[in-house]
Amino acid sequence: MTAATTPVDYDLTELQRETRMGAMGSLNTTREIRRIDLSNFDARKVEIADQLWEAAIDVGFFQLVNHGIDLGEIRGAFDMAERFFALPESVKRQYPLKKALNAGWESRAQVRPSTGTPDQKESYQITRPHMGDLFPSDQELPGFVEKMLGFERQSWEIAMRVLSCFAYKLGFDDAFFTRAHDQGKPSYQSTLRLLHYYAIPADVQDKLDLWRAGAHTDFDCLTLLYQRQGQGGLEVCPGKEMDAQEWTPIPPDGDAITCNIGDMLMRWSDDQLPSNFHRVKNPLPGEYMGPRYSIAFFAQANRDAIIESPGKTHPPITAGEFLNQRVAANFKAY
Ligand SMILES: O=C(O)CCC(=O)C(=O)O
Ligand SMILES: [Fe+2]
Repeated sequence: MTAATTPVDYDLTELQRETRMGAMGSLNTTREIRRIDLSNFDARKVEIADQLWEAAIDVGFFQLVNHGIDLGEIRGAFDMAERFFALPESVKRQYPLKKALNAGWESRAQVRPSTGTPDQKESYQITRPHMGDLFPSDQELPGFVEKMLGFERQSWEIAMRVLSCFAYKLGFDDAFFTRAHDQGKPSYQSTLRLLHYYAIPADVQDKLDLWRAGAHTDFDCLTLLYQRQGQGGLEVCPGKEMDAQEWTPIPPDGDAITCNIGDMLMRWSDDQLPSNFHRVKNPLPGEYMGPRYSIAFFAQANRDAIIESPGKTHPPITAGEFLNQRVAANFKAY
């Protein structure tokens, strides 16, 4: 576990950017969140790659439709996630987050550099090689492990398709990122994250100064985000417009998978593909105050993959070391 002892280096440019993004800002509803149709992928790959690239360099967030994951599968994963979070706290506490390994359960432990306050959520991370005894037992939650590992695999497949398009556009061979996210290796560190943002209690609905998720960029290459209809709050601010701090909502659509580029791919692409700020705001008075559930798949290159861009914009760094630095700056001791 050498990576876990790497000294923390707060000079990462990604972190410096993040500390400036905690303000409320204003609303901009004119940006287009493009929808990319993945149907007939093999035959349409070049066209799809062009569309993904355009959407990624413009707003940085886009949505995948006809992605091939059955909607029933997605609903099933959400049902399981809700059942997990409904377990008594004493059960969930048996599976505490191992933060250097992105595995396990935490509640209100993630403090974003942008806000300095804990996100109002609980989350459960699944990172294949590190689950050990971190899965709930079959008595506590029948079928959970099988369902979630199956969903993780399906998400990985979609992520690898999208990344093969970016590899093609960047001049790498098509399987470049698939090799860097190899599920068969112990250095695999892509993560499926189940998220539950707490319902807002009636007595605090008029003083909502905390964030469900403070403004941040993701640490990975690519994020797939599943949202539930009616449970909004996600907002994005494109990096090139950071100073204006104008935020655009991405309303949930059960049919679509929302995607964004993360910091690893930004580095790997010599900053051509922007990793954009996003956040989850609390509901405003009069809006739905119930819980919000979402599921994210973070395609994070294997620990031993070296992030080295063709143009040498950033010094080379292993994906393991990169992730450790970001995690260390994000979680209070656990
Ligand atoms: O729950 C969401 O909509 C966003 C989650 C997110 O941005 C994250 O966990 O990195
Ligand atoms: Fe995120």
